[in-house]
Amino acid sequence: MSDISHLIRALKSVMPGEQVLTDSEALQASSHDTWPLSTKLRRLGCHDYQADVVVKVTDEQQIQQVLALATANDVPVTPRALGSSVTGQPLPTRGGVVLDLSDMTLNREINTTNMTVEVSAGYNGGKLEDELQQQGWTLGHSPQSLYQSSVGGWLSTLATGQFSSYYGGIEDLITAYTVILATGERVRLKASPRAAMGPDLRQLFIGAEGTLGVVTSVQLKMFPLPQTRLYDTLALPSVEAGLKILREQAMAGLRPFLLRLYDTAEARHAMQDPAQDKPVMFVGTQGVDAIARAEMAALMAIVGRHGGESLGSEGVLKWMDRRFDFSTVENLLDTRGGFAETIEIAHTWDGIADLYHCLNKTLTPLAGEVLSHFSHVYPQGTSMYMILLGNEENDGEAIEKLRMIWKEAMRVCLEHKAELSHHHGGGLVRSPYARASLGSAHMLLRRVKQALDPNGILNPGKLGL
Ligand SMILES: Cc1cc2nc3c(=O)[nH]c(=O)nc-3n(C[C@H](O)[C@H](O)[C@H](O)COP(=O)(O)OP(=O)(O)OC[C@H]3O[C@@H](n4cnc5c(N)ncnc54)[C@H](O)[C@@H]3O)c2cc1C
Repeated sequence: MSDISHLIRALKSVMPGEQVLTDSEALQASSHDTWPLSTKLRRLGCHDYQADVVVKVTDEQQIQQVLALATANDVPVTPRALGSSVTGQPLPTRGGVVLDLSDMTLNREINTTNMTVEVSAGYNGGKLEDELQQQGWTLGHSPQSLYQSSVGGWLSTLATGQFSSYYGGIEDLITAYTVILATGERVRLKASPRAAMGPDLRQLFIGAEGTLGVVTSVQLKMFPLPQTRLYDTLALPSVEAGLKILREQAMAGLRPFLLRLYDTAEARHAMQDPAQDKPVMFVGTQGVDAIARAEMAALMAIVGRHGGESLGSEGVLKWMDRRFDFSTVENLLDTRGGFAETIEIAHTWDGIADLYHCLNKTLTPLAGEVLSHFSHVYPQGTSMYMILLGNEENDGEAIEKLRMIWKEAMRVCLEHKAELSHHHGGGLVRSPYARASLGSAHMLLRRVKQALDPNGILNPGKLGL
C-alpha cells in the first residue's frame, strides 16, 4: 500500500470522513488559486500540482494530527485558506495533503479596552471588518481582496491594504498569534504592546507562506472609525511630479490614509474616462476633524508646488465605491486568448522613476496595455503596481505571454536592485528568484526552515526552499 492511501485511511480514522476529501473536484480545485497563469491553465483543463488529499480542519488538535500523520508517512502538507493568492502560494508542488483552513473560524474575541481582536486563522477578513464596523471599529487593513482573503492568509503573505500609508501593512497590525510547527508543537508569539526580550520573533512567520508553520489564531489591532474623511482627485503634469509629491508628503510627516498615483494609461481606467490625458492622484486624509483638514491643506500646498490641480472629490469617491472590484482582470482571463497580470514591486526614491520607465519600455511590446500606479508610500520609497492586459490567439499563447512578462519584469527589477515583491509574495511564480532577491539572508531562511521543519514537509517549492 502506498504512503498516501495509508495516510488517507489513517486520516479518516482520526477525523470525520467528510473532512477528508479525495474526490476529483476537490483535488483539481487544490491545484488553482487566483494566479492568472493558474486561471488560464484551469481553462485548458490542466490541473498541475494537485493534492492527493484535501483535509478540512476546524481546530488545532486536528492540525496536529494531520502534521503527525504526514510526517510519519513522509508526505508534504500545504496550508491553504481562501485561495486568493495571485502567485501560486498555496499550490501543492509535490502533491500530498492540502490543509484547508477555511473552516477554522470558530473564535472571535474583541477587547475594546486594549483595542484588539483575536480570531481563528480562517476567518474571512471582510466579514470581520463588517462586524467591527457595526460596533464603531475598523481593522485599518483593507486589501482589494478584503472579502476573499483570511486573516491567517494576510499574516502568511505579508499582506498590505489600500490605507497602508496611515495604518501600515499587516506586519504593523498584528499584536500576537499562535502557530503549530511541523513537529506539532504549539507556539504563541506576542508583544503587547511592545517587547524587548530578544529578537521580535513575531516577524518569523509573517510572510512565511506556510513554509514554517501553520497559523491558527491571530490577534490584530483595531481602531475607532475616523471622525472625518476628506478626499480629493488631482491632475498632475507628469509621473515624476507625482513621485515628488509622494516623497515630500512623507518627508513632511503627513499621514494621508489614501495615496494613489496613477500614470496616464491607468488614470484612464481609474477615472473611467478614455480621454484622460494626465496622471492622476487620489488622496484622502482622516482623523479628528481639525487634523484631517490641516493635513489636507498641507498636502495641497505640496501638490501646488509640483503643478498639481484639484479635479474635486468625484473621481476618488467613485473609486472608493468600487475598490474591491477585480472584474477587468477576471473578465479578460475568462476569454479565449485573453490575458491579464498584476505585478507589484518596490524601490527607493532614487531609483523608482528610472525603474518605472524601464519596465514600461520592456513590457509594452508584450502586452496590449501596461498600466501603473504607486499606492503604498514610505519615507524611503514606494511600491509600484503594474497591470498588464492583452489578447492572444488562444489560451496556450496567452500562457506563454504571461511567462515571458514575468521573466522580463523580474529581470529588469533585479538589474535595478529593486524589491521583487511588495505584497503578493513569492509563491510559485517568484520562487526561482527568492535566492537572488534575499541574497545572503536566504541562507538564514534555509537554516530557519531546517530548524523548524526538519523533514521539509511544509509547502515545499516556495520561497526557493
Ligand atoms: C482581487 C485580488 C486583490 C488582491 N489585493 C491584495 C491587496 O490589496 N493586498 C495584498 O496584500 N494582497 C492582495 N491580494 C492577494 C491575496 O488576497 C493575499 O495574499 C491574501 O493575504 C491571501 O489570503 P488567503 O486567505 O486567500 O490565503 P491563500 O491564498 O489560501 O494562501 C496564501 C499563502 O498563505 C499560506 N497560508 C494561508 N493561511 C495560512 C495559515 N493559517 N497558516 C500558514 N500558512 C497559511 C498558504 O500556504 C499560501 O502560501 C489580492 C488578491 C486578489 C485575488
